Amino acid sequence: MHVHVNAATSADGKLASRERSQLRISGPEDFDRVDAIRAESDAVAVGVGTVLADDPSLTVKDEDRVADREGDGRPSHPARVVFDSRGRTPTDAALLDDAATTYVLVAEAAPEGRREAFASAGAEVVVAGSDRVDPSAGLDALADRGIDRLLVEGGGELIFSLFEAGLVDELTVYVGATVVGGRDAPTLADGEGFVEGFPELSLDGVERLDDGVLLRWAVDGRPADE
Ligand SMILES: NC(=O)c1ccc[n+]([C@@H]2O[C@H](COP(=O)([O-])OP(=O)(O)OC[C@H]3O[C@@H](n4cnc5c(N)ncnc54)[C@H](OP(=O)(O)O)[C@@H]3O)[C@@H](O)[C@H]2O)c1
Ligand SMILES: Nc1nc(=O)c(N)c(NC[C@H](O)[C@H](O)[C@H](O)COP(=O)(O)O)[nH]1
Repeated sequence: MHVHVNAATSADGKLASRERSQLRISGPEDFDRVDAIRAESDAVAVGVGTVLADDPSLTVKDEDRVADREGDGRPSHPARVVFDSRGRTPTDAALLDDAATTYVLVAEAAPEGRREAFASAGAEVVVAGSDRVDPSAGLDALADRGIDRLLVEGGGELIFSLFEAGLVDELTVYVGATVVGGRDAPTLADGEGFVEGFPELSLDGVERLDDGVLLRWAVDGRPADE
């Protein structure tokens, strides 16, 4: 499976303000670039923190891209994936609508009632890990369901976990022309942080988009064909 992490940060590396509500850092060109990556992906993943903050739908917005997918015999939209150990996703969340398949990755600790609520909402519940969703087991379960290209859109907790587990192949970061600040504001990679064994990246490209900069990185040590 090819795992592509994409996010937008402020010039000082924040994903959002300390209030953790949705902050539009990208401009139209960058959102369109993300839409194109979605259209090429089998699934788009976020952590439950992003669901609670942003209520994203994670669908392809450009109608021509949707038509191209359908013409190729693919589903209109990529599947949606939420990493949600205890089933905190609200049942009226946008990504639980019927626009696309949705996988809710939960841990064994998730209450049975929440699992049933997701199933009633039409989602497929996948158990991976005991107390918290185990990223490797979760991605293996998605691969078993035919997902070969996964786009991860955040947030910082999930992105750190995927780097920690050595699962990221590609990173694109749009750095927007604003400063957010705040020691408690989410950054591109939060979690516990590394003190050694820092993932190493190779710069694949730099591009001006809107009033910001797009950075493309490959993650060293990952086979090119994964
Ligand atoms: N600018 C951007 O590009 C962008 C993109 C996305 C989000 N955001 C912003 O980022 C903020 C949300 O980010 P966040 O870091 O708080 O949330 P997040 O990464 O979206 O979700 C984190 C939550 O996911 C659950 N989770 C399940 N398994 C996990 C695992 N293996 N590793 C890590 N987390 C796991 C955890 O909750 P449980 O323990 O309950 O499972 C964890 O608290 C919001 O402010 C949002 O607006 C910005
Ligand atoms: N590329 C990007 N630039 C941003 O400035 C920003 N705030 C996000 N945030 C990612 C987050 O998951 C958003 O909530 C989804 O981009 C919304 O997706 P929908 O339009 O609901 O499909 N992503």
